[in-house]
Parts: sequence; C-alpha cells; structure tokens
Amino acid sequence: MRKVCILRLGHRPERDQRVTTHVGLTARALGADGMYLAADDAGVVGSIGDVVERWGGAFFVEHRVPWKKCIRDWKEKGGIVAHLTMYGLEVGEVVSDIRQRTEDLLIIVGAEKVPGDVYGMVDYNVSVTNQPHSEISSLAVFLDRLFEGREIEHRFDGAKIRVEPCGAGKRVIEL
Ligand SMILES: C[S@@+](CC[C@H](N)C(=O)[O-])C[C@H]1O[C@@H](n2cnc3c(N)ncnc32)[C@H](O)[C@@H]1O
Repeated sequence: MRKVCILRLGHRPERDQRVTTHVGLTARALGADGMYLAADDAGVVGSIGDVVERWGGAFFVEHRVPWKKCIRDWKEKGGIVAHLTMYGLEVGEVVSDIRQRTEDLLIIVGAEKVPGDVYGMVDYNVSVTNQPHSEISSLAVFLDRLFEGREIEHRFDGAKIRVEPCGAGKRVIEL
C-alpha cells in the first residue's frame, strides 16, 4: 500500500509546539503513516510518541529534517509531493488524480510563510478553499478527501486503550 507522510515546515519551537503536535495527531488519526518535522523539537516527537504508545499504530515522527533534502529524496525514491496552500488548485479538482496515482505521497503544510521554492519543487499545490485558515484543518479535509472517508473506520494495532463509542459519558477500554 502507498505510504502517506507529512512534511511540516516553518515550526517555531517557542510558539508552534501545540499546533505541530496537533498536525501530527490529526495526520495519525486520519490515516497518514508519519511526519517529518523541519525543525529541532524533541518535545513534539515525545508527545506524539506517547500517544502512539498508548493508542497504537506505527505512526512515526522524525525531527531535525532538512526540508529540501526531504523533498528531493522523496521524489528520487519515486514518490510524489502535494503542498497544501490557499493559492493552489482546488482540492476537488485534483484529489481524484492524486488518489489514483500509486506512488508514495508526501503532503507539505506550513506554519507562517512557506519558502517560495516549495511551490516549484512539488507536483501539486492544493487549496482547501482559497481562504486563509490553518494547517490542521486543511490537512484534515485533504486526508478525508484522499481516503474518501474510509480512514475514520481504521483500527490501530497494538493499542493499550480504546474508546468504546457511547451516546453519553465516556467509556474507555484497557486492552
Ligand atoms: C497559517 S497558514 C500560513 C499561510 C501563509 N500566509 C503563507 O502564505 O504561506 C499555515 C499553513 O496552513 C495551510 N493552509 C492555510 N490555509 C489553507 C488553505 N486555504 N488551503 C490549503 N492549505 C491552507 C498551509 O499549509 C499553510 O502553510
């Protein structure tokens, strides 16, 4: 099966820890395999690692990743790259093309301003509306469109705990 990973650009450890952690948790929950972080932040790696340890699956986070090399290496190995940006082509126009391709997919999301080079290095610049919002929301919508909603039913192997859905209150099962 094709691998789907995230490359997180522009992370500032002093202010983006929570958002970047949520980018990773969203990616994991919605079917991605891992996240490359183009910054030095062991805290993010640790927080997401703790979730994987308890909630299962094999999602990985790698930090201190040089972003240009990450994109080049990904493409050299035959993968394709999509950058989420409000300036790109509308997701509805391109997502079926991306879905039909079988190559591994790297999805880039930014924090503040994304370096201009990124736009020319990728295969797709994709917008989720042409309005400014957030890397978390754009990633969530993109993954849901990519996987056509099937990611919601995914069960995570090796979980120590699992939620039993219920209409009222909380039911958590220790496995
Ligand atoms: C807070 S935004 C910063 C955008 C910044 N002004 C720029 O020009 O790159 C952070 C990230 O959210 C994502 N994002 C925000 N709005 C988006 C949209 N409408 N469509 C796709 N991605 C979006 C992009 O990945 C962006 O780099």
